[in-house]
Amino acid sequence: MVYQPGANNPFAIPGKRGEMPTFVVRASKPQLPPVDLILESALVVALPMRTRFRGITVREAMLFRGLKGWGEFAPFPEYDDVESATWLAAGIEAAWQGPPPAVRDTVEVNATVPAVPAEQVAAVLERFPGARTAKVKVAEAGQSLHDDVERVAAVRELVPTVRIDANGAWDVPTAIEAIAAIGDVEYVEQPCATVKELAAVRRVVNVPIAADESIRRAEDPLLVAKADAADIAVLKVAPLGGMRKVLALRSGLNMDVVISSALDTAVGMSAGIAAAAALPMLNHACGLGTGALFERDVAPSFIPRKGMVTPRLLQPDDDLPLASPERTAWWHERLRRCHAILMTR
Ligand SMILES: O=C(O)CCC(=O)c1ccccc1C(=O)O
Ligand SMILES: [Mg+2]
Repeated sequence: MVYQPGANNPFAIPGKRGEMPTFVVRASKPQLPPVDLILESALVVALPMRTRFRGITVREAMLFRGLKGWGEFAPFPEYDDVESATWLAAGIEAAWQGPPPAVRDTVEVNATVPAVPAEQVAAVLERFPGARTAKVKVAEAGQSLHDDVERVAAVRELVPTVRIDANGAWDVPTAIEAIAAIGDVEYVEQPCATVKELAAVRRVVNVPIAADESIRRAEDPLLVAKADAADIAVLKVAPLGGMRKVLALRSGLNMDVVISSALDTAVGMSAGIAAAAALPMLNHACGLGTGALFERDVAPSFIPRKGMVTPRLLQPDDDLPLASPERTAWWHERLRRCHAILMTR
């Protein structure tokens, strides 16, 4: 297409007065900055984790700067390009549109406890000062129900409200047995993999069920609501394509919502916190404290005060832990492929 600066492209660079420069670019979309412009400011970081989480010991992320601030592109390495393109849309929204209007100036966050041995629970919780709610990972491959019971018991001694997340690992009978053994919790996040199984567990147990993967990785994110399969929706900005997407989805779901991170760096976290701050109703602590799981973050992490964080835009540090040239090239290529997919959406 012929590119006319200023015509209807917000990324247009004005030419000299009286001059009418036209040049050919790949078909562009009004809300999509050209890929080379994104890559111009792009950095790839590799953040070491304090504790292995979701099998991850080093979290890689690409950061780039737009007109409104920084955005993050950090789909997990095993995700395909179609799924990853949605994460890119979220990063572009943050960098070029900025956050939606906030309705509150603090957001309560939960502590996130990886599947560590019970003896390590106190040390993990120390990184979440003032948290009144903790989310505990359960059903980790290679561990037993006994490990989960012990870990949750150790957390209960230190934090009043406890929720658990099985990441879809249980079948229906195992979920029912495990929930009975673990005892009273605020809710169980994604006890089983499918919406049908969530609904089956929900009919039997009397603790609330939260859906995470069944929303963020589903063909139809509203199916959970239609199937009456959950009480609470866990919504993540990056996998769902942005802050505004999360707000729109919330209206369609008609359930209580928890905003949670996807192990975001401080840049992605800033978007998660902004989305949480923009929600009309927020009745639960949000999973936006995972910056504490990094040995270091790309900017000062959102450290909770009295369990609360405050939304802010941020600037990454100067001396970031950068990924190797090979990994950086890999992320550049991945961003190019995902950008091409967004062009067709
Ligand atoms: O919700 C939280 O407390 C933290 C976020 C979290 O658990 C998470 C982080 C990265 C990937 C998946 C998950 C998850 O909720 O399953
Ligand atoms: Mg989860």
